[in-house]
Amino acid sequence: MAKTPTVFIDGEAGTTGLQIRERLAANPHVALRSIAAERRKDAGARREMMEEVDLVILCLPDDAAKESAALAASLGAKAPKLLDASTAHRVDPSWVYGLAELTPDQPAAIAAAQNVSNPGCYPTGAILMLRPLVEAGLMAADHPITVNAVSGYTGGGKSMVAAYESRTAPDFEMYGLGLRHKHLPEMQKYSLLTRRPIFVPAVADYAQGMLDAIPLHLDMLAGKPKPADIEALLRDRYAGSEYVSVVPAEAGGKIEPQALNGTNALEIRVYGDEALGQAVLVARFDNLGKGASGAAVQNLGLMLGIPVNADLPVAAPRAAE
Ligand SMILES: NC(=O)C1=CN([C@@H]2O[C@H](COP(=O)(O)OP(=O)(O)OC[C@H]3O[C@@H](n4cnc5c(N)ncnc54)[C@H](OP(=O)(O)O)[C@@H]3O)[C@@H](O)[C@H]2O)C=CC1
Ligand SMILES: CC(=O)N[C@@H](CCC(=O)OP(=O)(O)O)C(=O)O
Repeated sequence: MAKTPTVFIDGEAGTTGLQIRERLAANPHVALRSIAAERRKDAGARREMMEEVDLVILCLPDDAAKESAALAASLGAKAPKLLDASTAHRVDPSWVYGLAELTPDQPAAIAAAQNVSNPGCYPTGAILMLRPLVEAGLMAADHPITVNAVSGYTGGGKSMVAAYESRTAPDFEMYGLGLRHKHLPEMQKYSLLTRRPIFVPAVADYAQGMLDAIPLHLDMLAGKPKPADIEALLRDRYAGSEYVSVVPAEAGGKIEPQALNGTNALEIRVYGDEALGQAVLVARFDNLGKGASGAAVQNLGLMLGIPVNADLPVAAPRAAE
């Protein structure tokens, strides 16, 4: 019988690491390895662990992720596969971008890669909406794009969670208004845009759930498409996808961010008014699901060639008392 692959989550006590652990704990196709809590930041202990396992998931701040990648590289042929949840390697051409729905060939590229970079939460939704329009020639690569977004506070990791839970953070806040948010390079690169988008994120007083919204003036797109044409194009692109779906926009023009929490699903809607020639594309997903830990587990399944459940395990129903 083939050996069960072993995995070490470097940063397993953090927001993303904990949710990956929860998703993998009951998976019989993978064996999780840990370092004693007091040694978890010790480079020697991490290097030893890297030598033993088949794959390491980095759930660390960028600098620590770069340090771990260097430790792995120092092992040469004994280096494990790496899956990095941080921003450190997302536009590095020697790493494969871990967005399996990016192109039909991306799952095979992820499966074959030594090093995979897990996408940022906000770029995940934006890229999945924009790239098919650029690839189809509907949107010019230099089209001026704005991405408006809102995230639950878990998106900011342990320090933001602590600030919200101790009631010292505002109920709602826009940020990134310096126009240099760390997600812009990957958003632009993998959407195939030559003009840098404007990105306006916000964070609010709820734990999890994300919306990315992209307004469009349809007369500025090739062939002046109707909202229904864009919806049809995106629906065709993601037909058969396990996690990404295009669903009809609700009448009333409202959407809340938390409905997909705990899952690895991402829904795209096209809100629009044909007579006005305007539309807003909206992606809804869990920032800790398809935006982080769910996507990481989906990638791990591809990299190790094993079945995974990328959703959080649902609590077993309680037996009748
Ligand atoms: N939260 C989210 O929605 C998303 C986060 N990410 C990315 O994932 C990575 C982790 O983020 P997140 O889980 O939110 O962050 P957290 O702050 O919640 O967790 C980071 C973890 O890394 C540990 N750590 C810090 N430095 C070191 C080190 N030198 N060696 C070993 N462990 C270390 C921390 O330990 P300690 O307990 O001592 O603080 C903590 O447990 C980041 O790069 C983040 O940008 C990606 C997508 C989404
Ligand atoms: C609410 C909040 O602060 N969110 C984080 C992004 C979370 C995330 O996806 O970070 P990664 O780049 O590591 O993937 C931010 O805007 O910096």
